[in-house]
Amino acid sequence: MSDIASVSIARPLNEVAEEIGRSFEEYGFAVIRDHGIPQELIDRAEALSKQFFALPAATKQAYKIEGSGGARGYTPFGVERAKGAEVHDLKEFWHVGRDLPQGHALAEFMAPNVWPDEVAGFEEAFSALYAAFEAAGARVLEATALHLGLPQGFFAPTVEDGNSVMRLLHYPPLQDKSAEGAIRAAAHGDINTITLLLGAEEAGLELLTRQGEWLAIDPPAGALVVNIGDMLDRLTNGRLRSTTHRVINPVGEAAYRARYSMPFFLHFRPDYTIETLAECIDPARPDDHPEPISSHDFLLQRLREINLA
Ligand SMILES: O=C(O)CCC(=O)C(=O)O
Ligand SMILES: [Fe+2]
Repeated sequence: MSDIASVSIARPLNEVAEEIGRSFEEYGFAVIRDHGIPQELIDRAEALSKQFFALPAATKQAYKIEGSGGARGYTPFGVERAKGAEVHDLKEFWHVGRDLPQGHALAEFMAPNVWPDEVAGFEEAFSALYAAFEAAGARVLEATALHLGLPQGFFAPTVEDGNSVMRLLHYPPLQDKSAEGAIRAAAHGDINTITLLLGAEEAGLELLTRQGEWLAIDPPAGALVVNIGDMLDRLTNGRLRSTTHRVINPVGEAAYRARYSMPFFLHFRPDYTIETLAECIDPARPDDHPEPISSHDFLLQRLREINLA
């Protein structure tokens, strides 16, 4: 690969924060190993995701929730379109969000989850995976805070009860050779704070470097690929980069395999105000976004741009 960092976060964070942070500054991406999400849970979740997407189209369609922006349940092929893209992505997906107790102050921002009756163990596995992603994300954010010169716990209250969403993705295998190298997910930046991705060891994920070249991301099995989203890019005044990325149909044999991946879009809490960090403003980097914006308003702006709200 390149010099995208590949770091074990089982190590003391003060020893790894620089390497992770530098990779976020240069590439907007880092590979994170020893992240604490049990491999058994990852394997189980992947098997359940395959079971769900193998259901008949009409069965899956029953879990599409009209008017919800796809925030929960099923989104079929042909809906999501990257900002500015002409065609739809070649993917279907399922979203799991945060289940808040009834009457919670942030309940208006987070609809209850739905679960497919047809797949036994789905709710249990994906509830556990959501929690495990969240814990791994918290540790990555601790390292990020140290890198930025902030207290290690800086981000904890900013993401508490955040509107984080786990996406189970299915890109079907190609039908014929003409589509080798075609786009599964068009070039885009993620909207949220950070994204933690499982399943990227199946080829196809690429990031756009500062030099304008597509670089394949090729993590070891079971590792997390973590990238910076637009919200953290904005908070850090572009010091941590939200990098354009895409998923292409690989060329050769891999193109005829389906891709199943699972990104966890970790979000700030909806009422967190994104206001440029003083630590990220200096004469060489004047404040690009002097207008603070709530995390929820920022999300709505972006969802409209990708056809999901
Ligand atoms: O499928 C993947 O590996 C990445 C998907 C992605 O970038 C996204 O859903 O935002
Ligand atoms: Fe993405």
